[in-house]
Amino acid sequence: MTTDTTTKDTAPGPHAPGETVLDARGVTMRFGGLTAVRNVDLTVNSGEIVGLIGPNGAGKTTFFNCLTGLYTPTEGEVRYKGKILPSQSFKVTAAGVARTFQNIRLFANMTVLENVLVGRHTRTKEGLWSALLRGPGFKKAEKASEERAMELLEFIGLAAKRDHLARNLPYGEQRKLEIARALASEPGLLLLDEPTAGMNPQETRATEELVFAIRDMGIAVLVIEHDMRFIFNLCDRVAVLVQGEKLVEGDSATVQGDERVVAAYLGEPYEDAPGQAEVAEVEAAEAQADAAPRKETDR
Ligand SMILES: Nc1ncnc2c1ncn2[C@@H]1O[C@H](COP(=O)(O)OP(=O)(O)OP(=O)(O)O)[C@@H](O)[C@H]1O
Repeated sequence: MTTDTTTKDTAPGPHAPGETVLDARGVTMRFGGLTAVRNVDLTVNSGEIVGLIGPNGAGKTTFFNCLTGLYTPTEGEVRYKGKILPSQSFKVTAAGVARTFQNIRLFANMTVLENVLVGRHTRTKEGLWSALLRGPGFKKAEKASEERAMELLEFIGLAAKRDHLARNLPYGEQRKLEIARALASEPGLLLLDEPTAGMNPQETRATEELVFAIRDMGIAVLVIEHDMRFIFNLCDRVAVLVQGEKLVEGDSATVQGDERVVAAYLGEPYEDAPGQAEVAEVEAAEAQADAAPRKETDR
């Protein structure tokens, strides 16, 4: 794995350590009568890996979509390095925010290298169509772009497969290629939506190392994941979404020890939660039954 941090062409450039990279305030997203995300604040600072967790349907992907211009939030604003992000996804990428998707979105019939080159189109003057059609403008910029794409493939561990079709890669490598393609836009912030979904434990550990290496390149990371071990090993901070609202935010130990988080995942009530009185009643009845002397026939 190389860790060349060179940024080229029109990349936004590195940022000072500790600077707020992402600042989402009061983000709300409604779909008709359904509020999928409600008044969520979240910051990511440079040098940080931040996790976003929550049960299925909690609003995590919807929140990502609000950050990346796929959705325009019903309320709230999203700033990247102090500037409000535009509401079109290609402009968000150009501003310095890249993402991967829960469902892999590669160009299946293009090679590994071509997929990464397409990811560079926001950083070259030639643009997407020129990249796809390999027009004269693209050819001129091709060499530098290809060098950078190969650096990224080395970094991600797929250089030897540069000419393989994306669709022929094993699943874990397709996920890696998606990350390489996102990195090709030279982001300052990378959003990963379930990067280890479908991976075996070995691939998951390798992805953990990869995300640390990306952070060490100077790219802040916000990651959605259901694998708790992955999240708690990896993240400096974790925010928990439940039914569209941010329930808890803190370091791994704080979040793991918060009974509301356990309750949200396991469906167990916490102190003062609705239903707590009924649960106490059932528990008392069970304790009484246990304490009662058993009849001979029960033995
Ligand atoms: N385009 C949409 N139109 C209507 N409802 C939507 C839309 N997208 C998401 N939702 C709803 O918003 C809620 C949040 O969904 P979302 O996919 O953001 O959750 P999630 O936390 O990412 O879940 P998972 O972990 O299962 O991926 C769900 O009730 C979902 O059905």
